Amino acid sequence: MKKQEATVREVALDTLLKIEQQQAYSNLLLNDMIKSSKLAKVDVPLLTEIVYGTIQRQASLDFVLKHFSKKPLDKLQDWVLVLLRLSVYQLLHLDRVPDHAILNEAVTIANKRGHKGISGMVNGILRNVLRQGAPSFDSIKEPIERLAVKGSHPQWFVNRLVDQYGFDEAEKIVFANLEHPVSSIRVNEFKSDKDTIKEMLLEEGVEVEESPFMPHALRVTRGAVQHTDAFKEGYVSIQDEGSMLVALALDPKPGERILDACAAPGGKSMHIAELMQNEGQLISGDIHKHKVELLEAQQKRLGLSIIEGVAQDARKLDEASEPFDRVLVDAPCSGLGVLQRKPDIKWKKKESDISRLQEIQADILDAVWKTLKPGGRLIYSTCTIDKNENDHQITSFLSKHSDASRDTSLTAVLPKAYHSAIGEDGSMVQLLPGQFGTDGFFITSIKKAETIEEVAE
Ligand SMILES: C[S@@+](CC[C@H](N)C(=O)[O-])C[C@H]1O[C@@H](n2cnc3c(N)ncnc32)[C@H](O)[C@@H]1O
Repeated sequence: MKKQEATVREVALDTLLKIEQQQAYSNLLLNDMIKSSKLAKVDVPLLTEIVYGTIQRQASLDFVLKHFSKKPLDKLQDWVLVLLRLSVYQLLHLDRVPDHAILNEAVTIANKRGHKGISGMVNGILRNVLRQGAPSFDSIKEPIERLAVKGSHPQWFVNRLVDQYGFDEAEKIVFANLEHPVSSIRVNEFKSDKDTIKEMLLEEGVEVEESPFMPHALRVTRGAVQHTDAFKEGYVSIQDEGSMLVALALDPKPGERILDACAAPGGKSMHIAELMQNEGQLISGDIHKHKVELLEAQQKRLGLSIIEGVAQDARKLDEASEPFDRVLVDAPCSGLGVLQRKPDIKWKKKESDISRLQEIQADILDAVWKTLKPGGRLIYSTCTIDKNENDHQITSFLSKHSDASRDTSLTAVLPKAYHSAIGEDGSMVQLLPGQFGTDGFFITSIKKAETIEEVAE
């Protein structure tokens, strides 16, 4: 038992180091490490908790470590700093592991990888954290800086949140981002009904409950869906409930011709095709060819056939010979709404990335607009909460296109539970982390004028 736990922490240490050094995505790297380390299945939840928790709380853990370390943190070797972070994370935020086990194993790892001096220092710092507890964040006098450190977010991002949402809302968002994400699945109603699918999952050891908000979703309370036959045979897909709202906002109908301009890996395309009852035509484009290939595997798994994956740059689209009834732009964005699920994003993204992405989003919107038929609807969505990529992007788009106007019908197509998140004019939704158990998502609907007279109005 003890040996296994030591292994978990060593794998956690190596995973965290690789994420930092290779700038790799935490979810992909963690999966690789689980496979290559041959950890026992029972250890995977603890490994996942330590890796994600340590990344999530990095700034507040460093605040604690700075208080107790005689050396400045940037003078420590990378592996020593990461070992200290993951150990302090466990001491302060995990109840299920005894303190002495955390301390002993940190010292054992330090001994194995370093020398007596290092293990002595690790021992000393961790013992002091245990004895004295974390120092108070109140020593940071400036409120935004205190929020950034206590809530463990980069200062530039907290500054933006406070500017855009005010201090109180920013505080709620920051602390909501530290919560564990809800694990939701979308039932494939094209294939079966929810109750039957629930039974199928239960028989395979996966426990689920109804989502309080999203009629098409179930929430997983126990078990791993991706290993079940129900998943492999296409009865369910793993998808955030905020992401499910996007296809509902598009409101696709069987028989229509639809463009999903930024489609890979394909969660929303699959949902759209299910809602179309696999009748009509769905062109799912993405700039990356290797990502487009992922769409075909998903389509096959779900028993769908109307999706045509196309490798194309949406910025280069021109008037279509056969224009689309509806277009979805699920734009490349900063991802600052999905920090519960992917905490490494907050440390990897830079503020300058936002303006670069804004330009790409604007170019995509301008180009796809030409492919939409008069009277058609465009849905623009992102998984960020930054207003420059969302509301401001749309205001700028509308100012450039006289035949574009806000489509105010979202209340008619979205489930009632979300109506409080729809803006006053009924054309925009901003979901914030912590409100509905979803990622942070932005969705807006834009209508193309039917006639020249309508444009002039
Ligand atoms: C937010 S993701 C889309 C997620 C997808 N809609 C889903 O539900 O699975 C944005 C996608 O846009 C793609 N992308 C980025 N720039 C693009 C461009 N200029 N044209 C088309 N796709 C682009 C990225 O490769 C990425 O797959």
